[in-house]
Amino acid sequence: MHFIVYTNYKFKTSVVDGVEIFFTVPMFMIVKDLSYTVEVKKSGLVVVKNMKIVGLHCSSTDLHAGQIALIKHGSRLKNCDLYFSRKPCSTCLKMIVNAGVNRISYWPADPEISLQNEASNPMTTDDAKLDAKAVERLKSNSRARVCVLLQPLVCYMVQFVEETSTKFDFIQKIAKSQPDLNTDFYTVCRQERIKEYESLFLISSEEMHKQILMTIGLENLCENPYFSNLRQNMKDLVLVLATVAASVPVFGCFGFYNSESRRTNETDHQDLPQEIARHCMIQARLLEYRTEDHKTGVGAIIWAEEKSRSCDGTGAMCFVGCGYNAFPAGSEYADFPHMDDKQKDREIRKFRYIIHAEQNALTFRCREIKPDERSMIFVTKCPCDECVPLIKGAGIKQIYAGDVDAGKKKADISYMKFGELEGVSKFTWQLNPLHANALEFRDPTARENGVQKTKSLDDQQHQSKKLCLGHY
Ligand SMILES: O=c1ccn([C@H]2C[C@H](O)[C@@H](COP(=O)(O)OP(=O)(O)OP(=O)(O)O)O2)c(=O)[nH]1
Repeated sequence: MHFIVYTNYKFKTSVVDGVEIFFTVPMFMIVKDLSYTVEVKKSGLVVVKNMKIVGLHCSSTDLHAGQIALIKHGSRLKNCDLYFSRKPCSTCLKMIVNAGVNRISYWPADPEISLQNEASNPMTTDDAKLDAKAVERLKSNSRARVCVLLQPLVCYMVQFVEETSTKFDFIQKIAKSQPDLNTDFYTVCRQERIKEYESLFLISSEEMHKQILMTIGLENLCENPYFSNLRQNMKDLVLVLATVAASVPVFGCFGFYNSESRRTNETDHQDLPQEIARHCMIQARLLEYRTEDHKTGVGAIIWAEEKSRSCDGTGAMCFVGCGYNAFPAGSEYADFPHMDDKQKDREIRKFRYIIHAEQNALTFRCREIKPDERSMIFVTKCPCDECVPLIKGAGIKQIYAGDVDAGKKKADISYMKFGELEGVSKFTWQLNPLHANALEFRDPTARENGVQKTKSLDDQQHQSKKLCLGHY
């Protein structure tokens, strides 16, 4: 399983046996975060088969995440690895054990909720105790390994993610357009995210956390140094997640907008709510950290909106596939050149060998892209000339991306086709054009030489009460 190592200000992948922690744990956290109800803490689930993600699910009001996995995958769950954001209850566990899953891992912060007795407090009822007992029995009698998969992050991981997130295109775009900004808005966004995610994923009281661990049969993790290590590892992961999330910030009127003037009522071309678009882009950003390219990481994730809401807690949104830029599947570390286009000799450059994030997402997708559904791809970089025709040809209706490289012709890779692409809606990270137009209407000096001049943060705060750092 790939793991990022920080070396010499560049990153490379190394193989850490059987560890899916860095990517998948934050992934299910993000799925879990899709819940919009505050009363019930929903749970998220990632389904992995042959090291590829084949399902991203979220519990709904009627069904637990494990039940949804069963409905969606049935016997295809055989040999899959499942990553839950809380310990599954006996109803879910017996079904997924029966389907022949390989491993069940869970985030050790919340106790299982018995389906039989969800309305009452699961910690105190007799039914809940019976359920916990049944879970333990199912766990010990099953072939599947049921475990807490939390290992320390590699050295400098947090620091590396912080550095790359601060430099991420979206943050740079805001910083450039707001030269008068005297606060470090990225740090403010990150602090907000850390607070939000800590309250979602961590248990602040050590005593209460110990009690929960006892309830869910993890007494062995209550002793030190295991307990403090566990808490530290959980904290580090939450920090990584918050740091990545802050690089797609809720900031002023920035978001994913279609800058083309054409307005349409066709649902295929209507934009997603900003919080969902941001959410999916954060998933793509997480994928980016698995890259095999020393210099540039790219992540891509495809979702489709089904015609009607399904039983999944993700609503009508359905996971199609995901990928990151890497050398052909199965290749070893030094099989292909890693050089970039600054190297003189074109023969020793990486470009002809590396598979792009979009190409991997399309190749290893677990579901068809249906012509009657609104399908969308989220990419952390502007899709290049190799990928644009693939995206269009595959029938994807919308692209959410950054456009920093758009229109550039590099020595080995070009980004000319994205701008000219027609028939696919493009939503790029920018200041809301409507807001920009409104500003211009009120203030003709907002345009300089025909170029939109953006307002300072103070002006924006004054004019629009919408500035909402860290809040949806
Ligand atoms: O649509 C795309 C475009 C590029 N890539 C990947 C391929 C390659 O691994 C990297 C190339 O990035 P870039 O074009 O920025 O080149 P670079 O690596 O930064 O080199 P240089 O700046 O020297 O051109 O991005 C994708 O995955 N999808």
